[in-house]
Amino acid sequence: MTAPLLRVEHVMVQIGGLVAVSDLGFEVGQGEVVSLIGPNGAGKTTAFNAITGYIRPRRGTIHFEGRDIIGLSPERIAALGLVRSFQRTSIFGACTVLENALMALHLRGRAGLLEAFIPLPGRRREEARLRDEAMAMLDFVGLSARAAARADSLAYGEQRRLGIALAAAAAPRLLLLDEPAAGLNPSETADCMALIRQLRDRGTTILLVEHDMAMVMRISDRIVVLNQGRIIADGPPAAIRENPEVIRAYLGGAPEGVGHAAA
Ligand SMILES: Nc1ncnc2c1ncn2[C@@H]1O[C@H](COP(=O)(O)OP(=O)(O)OP(=O)(O)O)[C@@H](O)[C@H]1O
Repeated sequence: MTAPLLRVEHVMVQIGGLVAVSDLGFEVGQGEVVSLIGPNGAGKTTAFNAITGYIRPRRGTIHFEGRDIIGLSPERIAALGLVRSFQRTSIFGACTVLENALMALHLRGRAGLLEAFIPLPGRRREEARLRDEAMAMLDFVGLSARAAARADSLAYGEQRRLGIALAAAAAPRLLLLDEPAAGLNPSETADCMALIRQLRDRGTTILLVEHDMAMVMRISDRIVVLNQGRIIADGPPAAIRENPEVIRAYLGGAPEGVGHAAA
Protein backbone atom coordinates (compact mmCIF):
# COMPACT_ATOMS: atom_id res chain seq x y z
CA MET A 1 0.00 0.00 0.00
CA THR A 2 1.35 3.44 -0.88
CA ALA A 3 1.65 6.15 1.76
CA PRO A 4 -1.26 8.62 1.85
CA LEU A 5 -0.83 12.00 0.22
CA LEU A 6 -2.00 13.76 3.38
CA ARG A 7 -1.84 12.34 6.90
CA VAL A 8 -3.24 14.33 9.80
CA GLU A 9 -2.61 12.84 13.27
CA HIS A 10 -3.82 13.94 16.71
CA VAL A 11 -4.07 17.58 15.72
CA MET A 12 -5.25 19.97 18.40
CA VAL A 13 -5.87 23.64 17.67
CA GLN A 14 -6.61 26.27 20.24
CA ILE A 15 -8.00 29.67 19.27
CA GLY A 16 -7.79 32.06 22.19
CA GLY A 17 -8.76 29.89 25.14
CA LEU A 18 -11.07 27.72 23.08
CA VAL A 19 -10.18 24.29 21.74
CA ALA A 20 -11.48 24.57 18.18
CA VAL A 21 -10.22 21.10 17.17
CA SER A 22 -9.35 18.60 19.88
CA ASP A 23 -8.10 15.45 18.17
CA LEU A 24 -8.14 15.47 14.42
CA GLY A 25 -6.86 12.46 12.53
CA PHE A 26 -7.55 11.37 8.97
CA GLU A 27 -5.81 10.55 5.72
CA VAL A 28 -6.31 11.46 2.08
CA GLY A 29 -5.01 8.98 -0.45
CA GLN A 30 -3.66 9.84 -3.89
CA GLY A 31 -6.52 10.34 -6.39
CA GLU A 32 -9.33 10.42 -3.83
CA VAL A 33 -12.13 12.94 -3.42
CA VAL A 34 -12.59 13.27 0.35
CA SER A 35 -15.18 15.50 2.02
CA LEU A 36 -14.85 16.93 5.49
CA ILE A 37 -18.31 17.53 6.90
CA GLY A 38 -19.86 18.42 10.24
CA PRO A 39 -22.40 20.72 11.85
CA ASN A 40 -21.68 24.45 12.21
CA GLY A 41 -18.76 25.10 14.52
CA ALA A 42 -17.49 21.50 14.24
CA GLY A 43 -14.00 22.68 13.30
CA LYS A 44 -13.88 22.23 9.51
CA THR A 45 -12.50 25.67 8.70
CA THR A 46 -10.02 25.35 11.54
CA ALA A 47 -8.86 22.01 10.09
CA PHE A 48 -8.35 23.65 6.66
CA ASN A 49 -6.45 26.53 8.27
CA ALA A 50 -4.17 24.11 10.10
CA ILE A 51 -3.48 21.99 7.00
CA THR A 52 -2.69 25.03 4.86
CA GLY A 53 -0.42 26.71 7.43
CA TYR A 54 -2.69 29.58 8.47
CA ILE A 55 -2.95 28.32 12.07
CA ARG A 56 -0.31 26.40 13.94
CA PRO A 57 -1.66 23.42 15.87
CA ARG A 58 -0.78 23.06 19.56
CA ARG A 59 -0.30 19.33 19.14
CA GLY A 60 -0.19 16.69 16.43
CA THR A 61 1.44 16.16 13.08
CA ILE A 62 0.47 16.89 9.48
CA HIS A 63 2.39 15.10 6.75
CA PHE A 64 2.07 15.92 3.06
CA GLU A 65 3.78 13.42 0.77
CA GLY A 66 5.59 12.10 3.82
CA ARG A 67 6.93 15.49 4.86
CA ASP A 68 5.99 17.23 8.10
CA ILE A 69 4.48 20.58 7.08
CA ILE A 70 3.62 22.04 10.49
CA GLY A 71 5.41 25.36 10.89
CA LEU A 72 5.77 26.00 7.15
CA SER A 73 4.19 29.18 5.76
CA PRO A 74 1.05 28.94 3.60
CA GLU A 75 3.16 30.02 0.59
CA ARG A 76 5.70 27.27 1.22
CA ILE A 77 2.94 24.68 1.62
CA ALA A 78 1.32 25.87 -1.62
CA ALA A 79 4.68 25.61 -3.38
CA LEU A 80 4.87 21.97 -2.26
CA GLY A 81 1.63 21.33 -4.16
CA LEU A 82 -1.01 21.66 -1.42
CA VAL A 83 -3.23 24.51 -2.57
CA ARG A 84 -6.41 26.01 -1.20
CA SER A 85 -9.10 27.28 -3.52
CA PHE A 86 -9.07 31.00 -4.09
CA GLN A 87 -12.18 32.50 -2.58
CA ARG A 88 -14.36 34.71 -4.73
CA THR A 89 -12.75 37.75 -3.14
CA SER A 90 -9.36 36.92 -4.61
CA ILE A 91 -10.68 37.36 -8.13
CA PHE A 92 -9.72 40.76 -9.53
CA GLY A 93 -13.12 42.11 -10.48
CA ALA A 94 -11.88 45.02 -12.56
CA CYS A 95 -9.67 42.76 -14.72
CA THR A 96 -10.92 40.51 -17.47
CA VAL A 97 -11.43 36.81 -16.96
CA LEU A 98 -8.40 36.13 -19.18
CA GLU A 99 -6.24 38.58 -17.21
CA ASN A 100 -7.21 36.79 -14.00
CA ALA A 101 -6.19 33.47 -15.54
CA LEU A 102 -2.88 34.94 -16.76
CA MET A 103 -2.15 36.33 -13.30
CA ALA A 104 -2.74 32.92 -11.73
CA LEU A 105 -0.31 31.35 -14.20
CA HIS A 106 2.28 34.04 -13.43
CA LEU A 107 1.82 33.46 -9.69
CA ARG A 108 2.53 29.80 -10.28
CA GLY A 109 6.05 30.97 -10.96
CA ARG A 110 6.69 29.61 -14.44
CA ALA A 111 6.90 33.10 -15.75
CA GLY A 112 7.94 36.06 -13.68
CA LEU A 113 11.15 37.90 -13.11
CA LEU A 114 13.07 35.56 -15.35
CA GLU A 115 10.93 36.72 -18.23
CA ALA A 116 12.56 40.14 -18.17
CA PHE A 117 15.86 38.53 -19.17
CA ILE A 118 14.45 36.57 -22.08
CA PRO A 119 15.15 38.30 -25.44
CA LEU A 120 12.06 39.91 -26.95
CA PRO A 121 11.14 37.23 -29.55
CA GLY A 122 11.41 34.57 -26.86
CA ARG A 123 9.35 36.66 -24.49
CA ARG A 124 6.64 37.05 -27.12
CA ARG A 125 6.63 33.29 -27.64
CA GLU A 126 6.40 32.77 -23.86
CA GLU A 127 3.51 35.26 -23.64
CA ALA A 128 1.68 33.51 -26.49
CA ARG A 129 2.25 30.16 -24.78
CA LEU A 130 0.89 31.46 -21.48
CA ARG A 131 -2.10 32.94 -23.27
CA ASP A 132 -2.84 29.58 -24.88
CA GLU A 133 -2.52 27.90 -21.50
CA ALA A 134 -4.82 30.48 -19.88
CA MET A 135 -7.41 29.97 -22.63
CA ALA A 136 -7.18 26.19 -22.25
CA MET A 137 -7.76 26.64 -18.51
CA LEU A 138 -10.83 28.81 -19.15
CA ASP A 139 -12.09 26.31 -21.68
CA PHE A 140 -11.69 23.59 -19.05
CA VAL A 141 -14.01 25.44 -16.66
CA GLY A 142 -16.41 26.48 -19.44
CA LEU A 143 -15.50 30.16 -19.40
CA SER A 144 -13.57 30.67 -22.65
CA ALA A 145 -16.50 32.55 -24.22
CA ARG A 146 -16.29 34.99 -21.29
CA ALA A 147 -12.52 35.57 -21.54
CA ALA A 148 -12.83 39.25 -22.48
CA ALA A 149 -15.53 40.05 -19.90
CA ARG A 150 -14.74 41.85 -16.66
CA ALA A 151 -14.56 39.25 -13.89
CA ASP A 152 -17.08 41.12 -11.76
CA SER A 153 -19.64 40.88 -14.57
CA LEU A 154 -19.69 37.07 -14.31
CA ALA A 155 -22.65 35.30 -12.74
CA TYR A 156 -22.03 34.01 -9.23
CA GLY A 157 -21.61 30.39 -10.34
CA GLU A 158 -19.15 31.49 -13.06
CA GLN A 159 -17.12 33.42 -10.49
CA ARG A 160 -16.90 30.33 -8.31
CA ARG A 161 -15.74 28.27 -11.30
CA LEU A 162 -13.14 30.92 -12.10
CA GLY A 163 -11.98 30.75 -8.46
CA ILE A 164 -11.46 26.99 -8.75
CA ALA A 165 -9.68 27.44 -12.09
CA LEU A 166 -7.28 29.96 -10.56
CA ALA A 167 -6.39 27.53 -7.77
CA ALA A 168 -6.05 24.67 -10.26
CA ALA A 169 -3.64 26.80 -12.33
CA ALA A 170 -1.00 25.95 -9.76
CA ALA A 171 -1.39 22.30 -10.87
CA PRO A 172 -1.61 21.19 -7.22
CA ARG A 173 -1.21 17.60 -6.05
CA LEU A 174 -3.86 18.25 -3.39
CA LEU A 175 -6.56 20.89 -3.79
CA LEU A 176 -8.57 22.01 -0.77
CA LEU A 177 -11.94 23.44 -1.71
CA ASP A 178 -13.85 25.44 0.88
CA GLU A 179 -17.58 25.19 0.22
CA PRO A 180 -17.32 25.24 -3.58
CA ALA A 181 -21.10 24.93 -4.00
CA ALA A 182 -22.08 27.65 -1.50
CA GLY A 183 -24.73 29.89 -3.03
CA LEU A 184 -24.96 27.92 -6.27
CA ASN A 185 -28.25 26.92 -7.88
CA PRO A 186 -28.78 23.23 -8.79
CA SER A 187 -27.48 23.56 -12.35
CA GLU A 188 -24.39 25.51 -11.19
CA THR A 189 -23.83 22.86 -8.50
CA ALA A 190 -23.94 20.16 -11.20
CA ASP A 191 -21.32 22.13 -13.20
CA CYS A 192 -19.20 22.47 -10.08
CA MET A 193 -19.36 18.71 -9.45
CA ALA A 194 -18.39 17.99 -13.05
CA LEU A 195 -15.44 20.34 -12.67
CA ILE A 196 -14.26 18.61 -9.49
CA ARG A 197 -14.48 15.22 -11.23
CA GLN A 198 -12.48 16.54 -14.19
CA LEU A 199 -9.80 17.86 -11.85
CA ARG A 200 -9.64 14.48 -10.14
CA ASP A 201 -9.39 12.74 -13.51
CA ARG A 202 -6.44 15.01 -14.36
CA GLY A 203 -4.62 13.72 -11.30
CA THR A 204 -5.50 16.28 -8.63
CA THR A 205 -6.54 14.84 -5.28
CA ILE A 206 -9.41 16.78 -3.68
CA LEU A 207 -10.33 17.53 -0.08
CA LEU A 208 -13.45 19.59 0.32
CA VAL A 209 -15.58 21.15 3.00
CA GLU A 210 -19.16 21.34 1.81
CA HIS A 211 -22.59 21.78 3.35
CA ASP A 212 -24.53 20.54 0.30
CA MET A 213 -25.05 16.95 1.43
CA ALA A 214 -26.54 15.76 -1.86
CA MET A 215 -23.33 16.86 -3.58
CA VAL A 216 -21.10 15.40 -0.85
CA MET A 217 -22.84 12.02 -1.05
CA ARG A 218 -22.52 11.90 -4.83
CA ILE A 219 -19.00 13.14 -5.32
CA SER A 220 -17.01 11.73 -2.41
CA ASP A 221 -15.00 8.54 -2.35
CA ARG A 222 -14.83 8.98 1.39
CA ILE A 223 -16.37 11.28 3.98
CA VAL A 224 -14.76 12.37 7.24
CA VAL A 225 -17.24 13.66 9.81
CA LEU A 226 -16.24 16.17 12.46
CA ASN A 227 -18.33 17.08 15.46
CA GLN A 228 -17.28 19.39 18.27
CA GLY A 229 -13.64 19.30 17.24
CA ARG A 230 -13.20 15.56 16.84
CA ILE A 231 -13.75 12.91 14.18
CA ILE A 232 -16.87 10.85 14.74
CA ALA A 233 -16.90 8.87 11.47
CA ASP A 234 -14.75 8.17 8.42
CA GLY A 235 -15.93 6.02 5.55
CA PRO A 236 -17.63 5.76 2.17
CA PRO A 237 -20.89 7.72 1.63
CA ALA A 238 -23.14 4.67 2.04
CA ALA A 239 -21.68 3.92 5.49
CA ILE A 240 -21.77 7.57 6.61
CA ARG A 241 -25.41 7.89 5.59
CA GLU A 242 -26.32 5.00 7.92
CA ASN A 243 -24.00 5.94 10.80
CA PRO A 244 -26.12 6.56 13.94
CA GLU A 245 -23.62 8.96 15.52
CA VAL A 246 -23.54 11.06 12.34
CA ILE A 247 -27.33 11.14 12.18
CA ARG A 248 -27.44 12.15 15.86
CA ALA A 249 -24.88 14.93 15.32
CA TYR A 250 -26.94 16.35 12.50
CA LEU A 251 -30.37 16.10 14.08
CA GLY A 252 -31.84 19.39 15.16
CA GLY A 253 -31.13 21.97 12.54
CA ALA A 254 -28.56 20.34 10.34
CA PRO A 255 -28.11 20.23 6.59
CA GLU A 256 -30.69 18.04 4.92
CA GLY A 257 -29.87 14.72 3.44
CA VAL A 258 -27.58 13.02 5.94
CA GLY A 259 -29.06 9.67 6.80
CA HIS A 260 -32.65 8.62 6.39
CA ALA A 261 -33.66 9.93 9.81
CA ALA A 262 -32.55 13.46 8.89
CA ALA A 263 -33.80 13.38 5.32
N1 LIG B 1 -11.26 33.31 15.19
C1 LIG B 1 -11.93 32.63 16.11
N2 LIG B 1 -12.10 33.12 17.34
C2 LIG B 1 -12.77 32.44 18.30
N3 LIG B 1 -13.31 31.23 18.10
C3 LIG B 1 -13.17 30.70 16.89
C4 LIG B 1 -12.48 31.34 15.82
N4 LIG B 1 -12.50 30.55 14.73
C5 LIG B 1 -13.18 29.45 15.11
N5 LIG B 1 -13.58 29.53 16.39
C6 LIG B 1 -14.34 28.50 17.13
O1 LIG B 1 -13.76 27.23 16.86
C7 LIG B 1 -14.76 26.24 16.67
C8 LIG B 1 -14.62 25.62 15.31
O2 LIG B 1 -14.96 26.60 14.31
P1 LIG B 1 -14.81 26.39 12.73
O3 LIG B 1 -15.05 27.71 12.09
O4 LIG B 1 -13.55 25.70 12.44
O5 LIG B 1 -16.04 25.43 12.46
P2 LIG B 1 -16.71 25.02 11.06
O6 LIG B 1 -16.97 23.56 11.17
O7 LIG B 1 -15.89 25.50 9.94
O8 LIG B 1 -18.08 25.81 11.12
P3 LIG B 1 -19.00 26.39 9.91
O9 LIG B 1 -19.60 25.20 9.25
O10 LIG B 1 -20.04 27.19 10.66
O11 LIG B 1 -18.13 27.21 9.02
C9 LIG B 1 -16.10 26.93 16.92
O12 LIG B 1 -16.49 26.71 18.25
C10 LIG B 1 -15.79 28.39 16.66
O13 LIG B 1 -16.66 29.20 17.42
